[in-house]
Amino acid sequence: MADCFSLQNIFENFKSCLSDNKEVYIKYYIAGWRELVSFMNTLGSLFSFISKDAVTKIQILEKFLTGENGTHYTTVQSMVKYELDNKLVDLTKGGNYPASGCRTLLRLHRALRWLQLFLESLRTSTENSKTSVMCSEAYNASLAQHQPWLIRKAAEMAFCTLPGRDAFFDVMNAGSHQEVIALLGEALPLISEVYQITEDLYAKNNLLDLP
Ligand SMILES: CCCCCCCC/C=C\CCCCCCCC(=O)N[C@@H](COP(=O)(O)O)[C@H](O)/C=C/CCCCCCCCCCCCC
Repeated sequence: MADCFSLQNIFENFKSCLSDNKEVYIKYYIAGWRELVSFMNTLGSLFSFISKDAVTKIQILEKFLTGENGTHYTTVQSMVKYELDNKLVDLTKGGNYPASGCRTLLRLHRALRWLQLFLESLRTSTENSKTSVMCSEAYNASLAQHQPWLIRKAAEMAFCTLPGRDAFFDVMNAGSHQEVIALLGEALPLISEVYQITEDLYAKNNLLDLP
């Protein structure tokens, strides 16, 4: 799997995510996540609980996208409108729609914030920087606040086993370390834009705390 992975592919998917009028295409959003998961699958069994959860969420969204109401799931904007108009989102726990598209995408959206922080940290890191520390700091500033103690501890244990900075740069398949840093500089504004558009949409519709 590591041979197929490339930072360029992630970059291309997040680039394709944005329509001319700045809507976010779910098809490319989940393709970007699939690419990231294929990378995470090379990191060893301690990461498999994370990758399984990400795959479950990707599959839920894929099912909506290819289902009979698939046209409503073309963009994050159309999904939010469709699910809210048709009362398909549980705004509190214990409702009829525990795995709505809005709720499922919110989990990946929070993880995208982690990715944004982690990649920015990698981009500006120095030779002595530790990936485990960068990963952990990005996690604590994003996903950790939404996850219970046990998951946080398991995640922290997994982070300790991450390969070093050089190995990370190599596996990105994007050339020399300087070239990887340059590509990260191009990719990050796109990832940030996708993140911010989704964040604003969810905030406007009071969806940021979906159970
Ligand atoms: C250029 C490439 C370099 C970076 C490559 C990074 C590859 C990362 C790939 C995937 C990231 C993981 C996405 C995780 C989604 C988590 C969604 C979530 O928050 N789920 C929780 C809540 O769901 P519900 O219970 O409400 O349905 C769920 O409880 C979580 C379970 C699993 C633990 C999640 C820990 C997240 C850690 C994220 C850091 C990944 C570290 C990868 C290291 C490179």
